[in-house]
Amino acid sequence: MKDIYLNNNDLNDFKLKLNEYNDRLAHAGQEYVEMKFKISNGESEKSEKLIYIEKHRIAKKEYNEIAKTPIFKDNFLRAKVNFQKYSKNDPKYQEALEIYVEAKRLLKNSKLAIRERGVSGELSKLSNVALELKDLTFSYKSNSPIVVNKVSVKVNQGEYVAIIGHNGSGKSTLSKLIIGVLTPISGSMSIFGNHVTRNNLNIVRKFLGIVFQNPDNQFIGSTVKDDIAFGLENRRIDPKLMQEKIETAAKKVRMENFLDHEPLMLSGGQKQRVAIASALALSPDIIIFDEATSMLDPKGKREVKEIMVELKNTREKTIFSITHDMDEILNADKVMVMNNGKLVKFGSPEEILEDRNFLRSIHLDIPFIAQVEESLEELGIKVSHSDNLDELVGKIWKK
Ligand SMILES: Nc1ncnc2c1ncn2[C@@H]1O[C@H](COP(=O)(O)OP(=O)(O)OP(=O)(O)O)[C@@H](O)[C@H]1O
Repeated sequence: MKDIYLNNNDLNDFKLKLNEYNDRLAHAGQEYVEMKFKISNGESEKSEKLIYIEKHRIAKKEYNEIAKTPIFKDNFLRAKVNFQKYSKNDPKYQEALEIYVEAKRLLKNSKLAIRERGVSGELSKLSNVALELKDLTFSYKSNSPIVVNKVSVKVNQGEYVAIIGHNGSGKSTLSKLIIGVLTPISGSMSIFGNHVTRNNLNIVRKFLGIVFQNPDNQFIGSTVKDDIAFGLENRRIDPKLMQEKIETAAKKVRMENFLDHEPLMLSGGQKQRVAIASALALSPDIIIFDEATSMLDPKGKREVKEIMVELKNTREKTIFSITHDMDEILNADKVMVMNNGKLVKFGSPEEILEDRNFLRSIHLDIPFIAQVEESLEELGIKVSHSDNLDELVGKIWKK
């Protein structure tokens, strides 16, 4: 019976449509303002104004038609009538109740989406697959080489994925495609089951956060607090909720005592932790670390890696870490190996490290621990794969 009622898919479609038509309306408004400006400067004829007024009128009418759709109200009324048919003892009562509660939730959320004009609404997760790429392909210019070549991969919610590959193999380009800074020339991408298009990018993007390589290029605020607040303000988060969100995010990276400090006075590791807090404050489900530790000193690297492992252990976030630090792959659930724009291997660290000669053939180092394991094996001492040095030493002691 549930099939005949609306569900999260319909709500997502509605939000995306609202968002698309709101963008068109905003665009028409912008064009109208630009035209008025040109007319006042004598660059356009007054009569042209009418064309833009008409365009704006049509865009507004189309937006209102979408926003006024009665489908969620009708769905709710149907579910209500159906629910009222059953008494508590009826075997169909429970299912009808669930449908009624769900229809009420969908109606409430559809109203909220209209109020926010589809822009600040969140999409529902339609699947446990955090990211699915199908044949994603990209080149920087139409006649320049393909730098991301038919990449297909499926990553589940809560996984920690290390992306490795030699310089120029396409790792950063891939991350820019995922966050929507670049547009693929072919292939497709879904985030939690939501197919990403040019039109819905700004709403799907809310699932994503990114931390870049250079800690100095990521600051906008004059204090740590202002900096974390910046993204929240951009999302028009209720100011009453802001302080709590800032403190929670700062605590997660152990920077809660630095909220009034000037970001530029912090160490590299601390700056990166603030950048992580700024990303976390927006509650993204997926975080991309784009070589986030590569510019830090050993202490800073250690601090940031600790936070990344802590985040992994909560399993609340899906994490992608683009890295040159081969030791980091031992912390990952899965490893993507890029070579010349292609995803040449995808698997657990153990699977990836099985074929060491292959890794060497594409100019990748073997993690230090794996090198020690390899040398021990040559001496006839076989130890199973270890995630860190302490674990390895423990195993050697037992031999
Ligand atoms: N803005 C750009 N315009 C043109 N080509 C680019 C641009 N950025 C990167 N490339 C090219 O795209 C290819 C992939 O680069 P990308 O930065 O994605 O690789 P990467 O694996 O992240 O490298 P690195 O480890 O050095 O950061 C390279 O050949 C690079 O020269």
